[in-house]
Amino acid sequence: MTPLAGQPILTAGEMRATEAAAIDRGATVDSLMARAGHAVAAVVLRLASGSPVLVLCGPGNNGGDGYVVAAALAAAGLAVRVAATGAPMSDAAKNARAGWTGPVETLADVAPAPILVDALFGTGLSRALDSTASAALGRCVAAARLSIAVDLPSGVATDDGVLFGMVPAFDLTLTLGAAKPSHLLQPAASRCGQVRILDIGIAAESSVETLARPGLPPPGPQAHKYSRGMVAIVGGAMPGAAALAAEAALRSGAGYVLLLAEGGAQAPHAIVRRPFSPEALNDKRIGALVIGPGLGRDAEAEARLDHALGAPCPLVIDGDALHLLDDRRLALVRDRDAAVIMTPHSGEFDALFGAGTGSKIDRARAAADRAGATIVFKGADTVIAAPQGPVRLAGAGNPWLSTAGTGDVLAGAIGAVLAGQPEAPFEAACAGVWLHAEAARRIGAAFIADDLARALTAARASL
Ligand SMILES: NC(=O)C1=CN([C@@H]2O[C@H](COP(=O)(O)OP(=O)(O)OC[C@H]3O[C@@H](n4cnc5c(N)ncnc54)[C@H](OP(=O)(O)O)[C@@H]3O)[C@@H](O)[C@H]2O)[C@@H](O)CC1
Ligand SMILES: [K+]
Repeated sequence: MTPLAGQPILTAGEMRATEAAAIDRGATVDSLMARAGHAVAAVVLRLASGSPVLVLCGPGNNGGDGYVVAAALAAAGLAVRVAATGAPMSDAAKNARAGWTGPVETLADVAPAPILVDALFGTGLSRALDSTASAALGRCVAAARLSIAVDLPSGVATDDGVLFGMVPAFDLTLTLGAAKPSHLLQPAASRCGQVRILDIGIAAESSVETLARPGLPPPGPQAHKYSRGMVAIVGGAMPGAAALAAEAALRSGAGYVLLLAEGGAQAPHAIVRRPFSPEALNDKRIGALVIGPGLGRDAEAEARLDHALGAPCPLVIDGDALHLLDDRRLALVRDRDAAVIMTPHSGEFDALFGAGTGSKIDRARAAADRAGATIVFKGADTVIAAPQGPVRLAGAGNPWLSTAGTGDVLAGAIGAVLAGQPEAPFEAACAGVWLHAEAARRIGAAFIADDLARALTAARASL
């Protein structure tokens, strides 16, 4: 069982292509299904601790996996029952069904069991479950002590996080061969519970991966404050937000943080504060400039943004600065020599790039291509995309992050990493997102943005 971090994410079509390639190399659907079913059964056997198991089987190969699971668990001595939507449709599922010698119940009034294995539908689901299957699944999941989905919870689309209808929340999803987008994209991800990848002997590869722990080294023996990266934060109408970004940058490992803002709080004292001046942006030691947190949207904010867009250093554009990015300024972003990272939440994203089509992954990719910038499309399922490049999915964020100022903290964290590696903005964005999530994980619950900024010290120290 492999956890999700740092693993490739494949769509249903990509899984089918990978399966076809494995078959070209000599595998069969039956052999892949046997491997998948036995891998699932091994986990279920361990977790069931002898409790009775109910396996729900659908008409396709997900159902086929279910019959293999049931037969393997019965052979291992567990009390297993099977209920199905009807007869299996695919050849491999028919063969797997033939390997199950027990009775097959109908779904309509199936009695629940302490352990529920959902093998109704996987990557082949194309529409909502019918009411009988949906009701049976909901009832059996609710009554189970432990509910396990094979590949995907039945009722979620594979590629875009969409729910076709009511889908119960599972405790565990055992995905076969590779993670799928809906294991990380909302709302589907919220139905998966823990997600673990089972090896079925296929080589899954993708430019879309789950976010991994970054490889940020500690400062070397020759390090000094400028070599670690100097971050300048451009403040504006709301100095507290820029101060949060500045503190976050400092605690994420920046060697020097310059807050170009008027007024606001004075701590931490390690932040250097000066009133904004356009000349300050020409300091060649600045490794990254962060603009947007607390900038405001007035004429002065627009002027500061234009100065920032004209500055020679890499940029993190967040908050109010995103709001001020009209077509002319987006063209300036695209034409910049130095890197740009943009961090929109969904409202800012829609305003900038339109509602668009496709999954959050597709939309982030298209936006990155259009802006010529790394896009951090924030939310409960943050997606990071580089222009014509890779994509990383951060997975479920800590819901307590839904409080004012946490976005400012993220912008500062990303700025800190970018200042240390201005030639690798995508990796910097990924590392900033990871640090932010790790800080939230460490403090757990009921925190405010100031606590989150402080917790970045421990998150950074953990690397
Ligand atoms: N990739 C791999 O390497 C491996 C994949 N494996 C497994 O295969 C799974 C994918 O199998 P799959 O393609 O047969 O799809 P699956 O999800 O079982 O369902 C399709 C069937 O359901 C039907 N159907 C669709 N929606 C429906 C609805 N709402 N209500 C009713 N019917 C509906 C649809 O027919 P349709 O009516 O759409 O023509 C079709 O008959 C995958 O998730 C994994 O578990 C492993 O076995 C081995 C290695
Ligand atoms: K399933």
